[in-house]
Amino acid sequence: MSTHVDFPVCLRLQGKRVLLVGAGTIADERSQQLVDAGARVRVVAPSIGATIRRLAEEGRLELLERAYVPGDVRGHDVVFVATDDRRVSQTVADEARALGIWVNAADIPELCDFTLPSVGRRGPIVVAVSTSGLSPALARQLRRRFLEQVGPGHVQLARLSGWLRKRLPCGSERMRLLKQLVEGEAGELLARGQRRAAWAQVRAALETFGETR
Ligand SMILES: C[C@@]1(CC(=O)O)C2=NC(=C\c3[nH]c(c(CCC(=O)O)c3CC(=O)O)Cc3[nH]c(c(CC(=O)O)c3CCC(=O)O)/C=C3\N/C(=C\2)[C@@H](CCC(=O)O)[C@]3(C)CC(=O)O)/[C@H]1CCC(=O)O
Ligand SMILES: NC(=O)c1ccc[n+]([C@@H]2O[C@H](COP(=O)([O-])OP(=O)(O)OC[C@H]3O[C@@H](n4cnc5c(N)ncnc54)[C@H](O)[C@@H]3O)[C@@H](O)[C@H]2O)c1
Repeated sequence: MSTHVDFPVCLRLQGKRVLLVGAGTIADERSQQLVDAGARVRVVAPSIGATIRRLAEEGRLELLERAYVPGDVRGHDVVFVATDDRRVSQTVADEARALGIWVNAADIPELCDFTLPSVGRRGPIVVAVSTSGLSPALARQLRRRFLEQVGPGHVQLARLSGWLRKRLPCGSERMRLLKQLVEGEAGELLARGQRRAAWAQVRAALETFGETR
């Protein structure tokens, strides 16, 4: 029984060059997520799914409507391959690795430098579950269950915290205030939908901010 665990990260893909090889069901889903993350996406495939077609028409990704040719991986930061031909996936992964480019091959763990967790999103909050390759179906089921725990109050709390961290000088007092925001009464009030009362708490905390510095 393997004891390995996959190491989770959240990639900042804004402006990064991403190659997607294949444009079927799986690649179609990936394309929207990659574009949403701000990546500069290029897709190479002879047969094109509806989402990729639309994104290409909107000018949000570049589409090369042909089979993969050697050298296509060049110049990219990350490569995703999701074709129905194992030999193509193997070629793409070999070429990417030879150039030191990280690759994910859908459903082929031995060709992956990184695997993809099951992901759900509410605003800026991302829930991701990995089973280190043991049970993608379980990852999906748990992700759905965990996402149900994330309510509109959590999204407001995350946004409010982001707003405050931009405006307040960093340091121990800001840290204390932001921790208190989540763990204290304001967080609970937001979770219950009592926005006015929550804001009153935040305003009171802000009035005393800076006094102990
Ligand atoms: C989470 C998700 C993310 C995504 O792809 O976006 C994802 N697979 C999903 C679904 C799914 N995939 C499979 C089933 C059938 C039931 C089952 O097998 O459980 C279902 C469930 C379904 O379809 O309902 C079959 C399957 N998958 C892999 C193999 C190969 C092998 O095991 O050897 C086989 C057997 C192929 C065969 O038998 O031929 C391998 C991988 N699949 C991974 C990710 C990586 C590990 C993730 C982890 O650590 O948990 C990894 C290692 C590589 C990678 O692809 O990155 C996505 C859920 C999206 C969502 O949330 O909706
Ligand atoms: N991880 C997951 O969740 C998951 C789930 C289902 C399937 N899969 C796997 O992902 C892979 C893709 O599945 P799918 O449903 O998207 O397949 P699909 O049949 O819908 O699409 C295949 C795509 O590969 C492209 N393609 C074929 N030959 C190519 C070449 N030489 N160069 C470039 N593109 C080429 C086709 O044009 C098409 O766009 C399969 O191996 C499947 O087993 C993964």
